[in-house]
Order: sequence, then C-alpha cells, then structure tokens
Amino acid sequence: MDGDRIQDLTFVNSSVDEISHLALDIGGSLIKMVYFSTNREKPIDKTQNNSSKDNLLSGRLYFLKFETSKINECLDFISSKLLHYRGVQQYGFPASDQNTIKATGGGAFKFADLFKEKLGISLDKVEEMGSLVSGANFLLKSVSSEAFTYVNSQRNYVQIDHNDLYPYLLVNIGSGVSMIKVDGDGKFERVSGTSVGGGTFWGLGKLLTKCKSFDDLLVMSHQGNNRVIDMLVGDIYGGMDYLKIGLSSTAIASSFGKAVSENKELEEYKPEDMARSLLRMISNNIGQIAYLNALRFGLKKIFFGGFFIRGHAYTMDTISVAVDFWSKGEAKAMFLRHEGFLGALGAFTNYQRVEEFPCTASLTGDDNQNPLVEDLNDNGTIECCVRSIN
Ligand SMILES: Nc1ncnc2c1ncn2[C@@H]1O[C@H](COP(=O)(O)OP(=O)(O)OP(=O)(O)O)[C@@H](O)[C@H]1O
Ligand SMILES: CC(C)(CO)[C@@H](O)C(=O)NCCC(=O)O
Repeated sequence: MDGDRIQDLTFVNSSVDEISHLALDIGGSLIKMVYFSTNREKPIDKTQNNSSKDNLLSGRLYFLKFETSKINECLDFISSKLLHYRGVQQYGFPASDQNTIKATGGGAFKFADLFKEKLGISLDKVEEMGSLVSGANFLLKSVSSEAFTYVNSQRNYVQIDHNDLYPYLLVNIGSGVSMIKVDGDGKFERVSGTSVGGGTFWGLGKLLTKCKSFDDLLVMSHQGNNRVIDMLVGDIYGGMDYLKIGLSSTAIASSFGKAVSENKELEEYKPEDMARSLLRMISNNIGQIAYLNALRFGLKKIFFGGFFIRGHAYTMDTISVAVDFWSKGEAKAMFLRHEGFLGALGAFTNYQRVEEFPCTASLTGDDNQNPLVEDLNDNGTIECCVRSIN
C-alpha cells in the first residue's frame, strides 16, 4: 500500500473509533480514499444558524491511495480497520447507511460485486465527472491555500474570489484525461478528453525504462536530459532559432525525433533521458489541448488535477509554460494541493451531512499522524466540520 500520511491532527487523542464518512474513487490506475476523523468527546458548539438537532463535528479529512491492480490491499485495509462500520450510528446515521459507502470512478461499477462479496459492502455510486467537479469546487471554495500557480519553480498561492470563480476549465489528468467546463455548483460539461494521459506516461515509461514504480520514473525524469532524444528546432535549423514562428532553437520540434536518425538501440539511451522526454511530451500535449479548450469557450482559468501531477516540479512547469506560450499569457494554469483526490472528495461531499464550511489544510507535518496509518509519509490533511444529527 502506498498511502499519504496526513498529519497535524486537531485532536491528539482521537482513536480509530472516530472515523466516519469513508468515500472512494476507484480509477483505472489508483484507488483514492478519503475519510473524516473527529473527536467524539469534543463536538463543537452549534452554530447560530443551525437547527437545535444539528451538531457540527470538528475533525480532519485524511487521504490514502492504493494501486487499483492491488485492490485486495484496499479491501484488507477497510476490513482490518472495520472502516465500513465506523461512526455510522454514533453520529446519527441511519442503520441502513451501514455497510454502504460512497464510491465514484469506473471501479465503483467494475468492483461493486467484489466489495459485496468480500466485505458485504454496497457501493453507493456517485457519477465520476460530477464528483470531480464537486471535489474541485469544495477545495476551491472551502480550503484556504489550495490553488497555486507554478512559475519559475515557485508556487504562488492564489486567493480564490468566490464571486469570480466560474467559469473555469478543470483538467483532470488520471490514467486518461478529462476536460470539464465548470459553470457553477453541479453545472458543468465534459468538453474534451484525451487518452494520452497519466496511464500513457506510466505505461510507456515502464516499458522504456524498466522502472519498478511510478515514483522511480518521476525521479528518473528529474535527472534526465530530454535533448538527447527529442529533436529540437536547432537540430533542424543548424542551431538557429526560427523566431518568425516564435520558436527558439531549444524548443522541441519533434518529441523522440532524434531516435529516428541516430541508429541507436533502446539500451543505448539512458532511462533518465527517456523518462524526461516522455514526461515533457505528455505534459506539453495536455497543456496544449487544455489551452485549446479554454480558447474554445473563452475560459481564462484552468485548474489541473489528477494523480499524474503529483506536485512534480517538471510536470507543473511544462504544463504552465505550454499554457502560457499558447495563450500568449492570457490563460493561467493553476494546480491544486489535493490534486489526486478530487473525485474521492466529491464522493465524500455527496454524504448528505457534509456541507461547505471554511476549512484549512495543514501544510506541514508534526508529531500527529493519521489515526489509521502511522507509517506513511506525504501530504496534508484538511481540517473541516461535518453536520451530524443527534
Ligand atoms: N504511486 C503511483 N502509482 C501509479 N501511478 C501513479 C502513482 N502516483 C501517480 N501516478 C500517476 O497517476 C495516474 C493515475 O491518476 P488518477 O488516480 O488521478 O487516475 P485514475 O482515477 O486512476 O484514472 P481514470 O480517472 O482515468 O480512471 C497514473 O496513471 C500515473 O500516471
Ligand atoms: C474514461 C475516463 C473518464 C475514466 O476515468 C478517463 O480515463 C478519461 O477521461 N479518458 C480519456 C478518454 C477520452 O476522452 O479520450
């Protein structure tokens, strides 16, 4: 299992009994899991606007991921922690909600029988594109310091103006890529997509470099030099720029194009260089298609999500430069800190008692750990509230 340890628990004494609202996004490559953990001894006071029956439970959202090809690890995890039972009755959920969890992504259909058979769990299916949009809107509207631009190797956090959020283009780079024009809460249209996405990078990368894990492939791409394999404008123009059409000598004229004339065997290329060319090719292509779709609908804001990005500097830089270059600085590429969990968060917010409250995401780690998984290392929790009925 490869999970993200989420740190900085609000309630240091919280125990596994306090887990609730488990939601899954079961994709072509990865299963994403989101759950809420509260301190049942300290439900916070009712807000002034609440009905007398409502309580706001304060706690944190935690995030985990599993490879879809190792779905049994996910099933074992849920079963060993009894996640499907937790918090359901305690926080006013009807008994019928027991053994039912919200799930989105193709795997919610593909693996529904497996969940039923192995764990007795029914998957309450939440539509995938709607989940991505709900997850993105939740993050953009409720979580501070969530969206950022990436320019000159620098993350610049963007203040989201709630009155000026829509419309925007959401580009979710998972195994494949979906491009969704978002006009409001629940108002969206999938306007484009491409099969050249994260699965392509991971699949071709595995074949070309024999790397064992996605993270190895990313590390390799960081160390490589794409100019060894990519045919540059300068390679064609004798070292010169082609400024008349806006191309410098170092721009890529043809991804992997040098391999044609060099008569080298695959083994003669360094895996690092191939990983770099591949990452650049795919990120560039997605950046360009995203821009074209933004242009199609006159959208200035493009948010990129999906686990392909992984906060990887080179990926974000390539996408940002592509959007900036093609739009002549008109459109902006923005990224999300919880990029890979849009669908799972969308399924989570589909629980009736999860609403929008101001949330904060913890940026740094400390001694407090995910109550379920103590030996994981990555990324941040979201502090938030859910409504419960007593
Ligand atoms: N640890 C990892 N293992 C495998 N792939 C990873 C990992 N980390 C990031 N990735 C990348 O993330 C991609 C999957 O992203 P994501 O989980 O958002 O999509 P998905 O839901 O599996 O796909 P889809 O939505 O198309 O069904 C992989 O194809 C790969 O490029
Ligand atoms: C099929 C989905 C939606 C599954 O998540 C995704 O992998 C995707 O958007 N693929 C791209 C398909 C296309 O539009 O060509």
